[in-house]
Amino acid sequence: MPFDANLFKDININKSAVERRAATLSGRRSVKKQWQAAWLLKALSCIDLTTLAGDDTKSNVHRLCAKAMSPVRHDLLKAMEMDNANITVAAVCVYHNLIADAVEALGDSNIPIAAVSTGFPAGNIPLKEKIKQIELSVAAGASEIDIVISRNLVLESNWNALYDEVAACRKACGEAHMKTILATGEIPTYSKVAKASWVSMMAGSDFIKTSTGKESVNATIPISLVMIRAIREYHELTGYKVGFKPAGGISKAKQALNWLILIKEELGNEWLNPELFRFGASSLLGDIERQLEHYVTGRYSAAFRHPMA
Ligand SMILES: O=C[C@H](O)COP(=O)(O)O
Repeated sequence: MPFDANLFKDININKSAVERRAATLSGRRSVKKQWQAAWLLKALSCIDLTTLAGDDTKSNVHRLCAKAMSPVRHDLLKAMEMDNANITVAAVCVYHNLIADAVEALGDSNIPIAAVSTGFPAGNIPLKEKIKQIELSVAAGASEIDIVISRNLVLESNWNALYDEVAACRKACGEAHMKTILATGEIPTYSKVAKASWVSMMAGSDFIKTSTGKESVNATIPISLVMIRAIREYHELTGYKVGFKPAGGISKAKQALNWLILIKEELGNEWLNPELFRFGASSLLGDIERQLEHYVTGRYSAAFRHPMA
């Protein structure tokens, strides 16, 4: 939609109300036994299985992709009568240079490849180069592009320029889905997070995403609540459903359940699927598999028995 500052300029977020609501959310539902196993499988199907390390190689991306295609041990799935459910993660997320390796490893699995782009993680490169990076990643086989916004535009409340930047990235993505990373750990107030969410949605983001995983504070429940309320209001106003991706520091099954509760309470079941909800996570899958093993066998195994790849 066209830029319209009137839709968000008066937003003021009540910090203590957000934090109170966030603190009580996880207590609103108690998810145990087979329901917990089902929720964990749901969480798993929403993971963007990620590796964004300086020492990424072809072989670790190949192992990651093998895990993406077969995320839970067959004996565990069989015990849960889910062995024919074709459960996979939602996507594999890598740096541009590893896209070709992921394309090769994922073959005809239909698992999308997400590439981080636009000068990830800091985003401090000229717009022209950001556009080029997106185009190269799409040409290399990424069907999802995770862009980072220029935080200075948010800090300076330069909303028009932020809109133009995100809209230009949206155009460069073409058919590829675009997830816009706000890097909320570098945005000082909830109100600015809400405004940046609005501008990113107006400019055509398919998803808004909390963090790169590289900021000192990454995904939190209060920040997620602020972004999710913006998604809800944007949907009420326009009828358009924008997805949400918390990312960074989500490594435990229990945390994943809290985010699913948040989505269910605030956006409803419609958002609880990979079309509209993703976890950006490099090590969450291992803990989910470990909890599923506990559900099936009654025993906890050591974390090293569930390597990411
Ligand atoms: O977008 C995904 C994040 O970079 C992953 O962060 P993580 O390694 O803390 O799970």
